[in-house]
Amino acid sequence: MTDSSEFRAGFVTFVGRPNVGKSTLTNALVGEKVAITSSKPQTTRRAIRGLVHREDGQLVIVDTPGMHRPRTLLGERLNSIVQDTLGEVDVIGLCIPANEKIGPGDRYINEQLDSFPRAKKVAIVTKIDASSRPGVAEQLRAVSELRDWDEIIPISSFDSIQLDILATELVKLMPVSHALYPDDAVTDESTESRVAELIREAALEGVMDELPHSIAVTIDDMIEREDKDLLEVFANIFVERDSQKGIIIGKGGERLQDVGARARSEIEKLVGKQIFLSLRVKVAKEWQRDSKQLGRLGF
Ligand SMILES: Nc1nc2c(ncn2[C@@H]2O[C@H](COP(=O)(O)OP(=O)(O)OP(=O)(O)O)[C@@H](O)[C@H]2O)c(=O)[nH]1
Repeated sequence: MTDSSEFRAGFVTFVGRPNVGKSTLTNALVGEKVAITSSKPQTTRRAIRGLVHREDGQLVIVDTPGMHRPRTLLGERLNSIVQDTLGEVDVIGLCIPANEKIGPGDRYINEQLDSFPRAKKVAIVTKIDASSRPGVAEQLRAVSELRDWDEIIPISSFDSIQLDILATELVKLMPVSHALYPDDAVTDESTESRVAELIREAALEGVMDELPHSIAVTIDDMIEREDKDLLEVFANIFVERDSQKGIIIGKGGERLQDVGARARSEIEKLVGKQIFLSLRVKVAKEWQRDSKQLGRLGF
């Protein structure tokens, strides 16, 4: 018998087709921006952990890139991150949006979950704010037919509906354990890599569909100024082709200025002080297919 009053802690990851709301859900549960979100699919590249601290337990959320058939070396590396992650977690939450019919993409991912028998499996029906009550009910029924779930939970990150219930149920599925992280931590990503992700998110905003995969961000230096409360950040935005460089920079540098302003305001929220941000746009030809370059860009 397990005692329900015991503290529980463990790892959960949210999987699902691109754009189903996994990153938004992670941020909503953590209560702080740890995973970048974007209306462009497949913007999540790394296993970023968000932490949820509760009286009854602790959730370590591992945010994975989407599962898709690999077409480039980057695609292959992303898939292997996903495989490694899913093999280690205690709970896998398959996210399926309430406002779209279950399709082959959802079924493909659901079938992949059979390879990870250790993990408990929860279906999370996301974006219920974007559907009607009967629509949500119908989706819950359809989802229940996919497999024998440990839980099926409808939520909305936008309207904060049932997020607390989701966290409670996830904690209940975790093993009895002491806390895995100190209770003031929100993520174990370094500030530097969170800053790089915020810049990448700003650079992705408003670019055309073919560009997202071509953008990578590296940080050369972050310097705390001693004479004032200011953090200087020196970063590079890498693209694959000269033509893409033009798109990022924009006419007369206007777009890059926008990217800088957006990134700066997010980074200021993160570090709680003023930021000086230097952004340089560079071309790394075909970096997605080149293992040396991938290493240099942190993949
Ligand atoms: N209506 C509604 N839209 C949402 C909700 N959560 C996320 N979205 C939107 O759905 C889109 C995708 O959200 P993300 O959180 O980036 O999705 P993701 O599954 O992490 O996407 P990838 O990183 O591409 O795998 C964004 O435009 C969000 O604003 C929600 O609760 N309700």
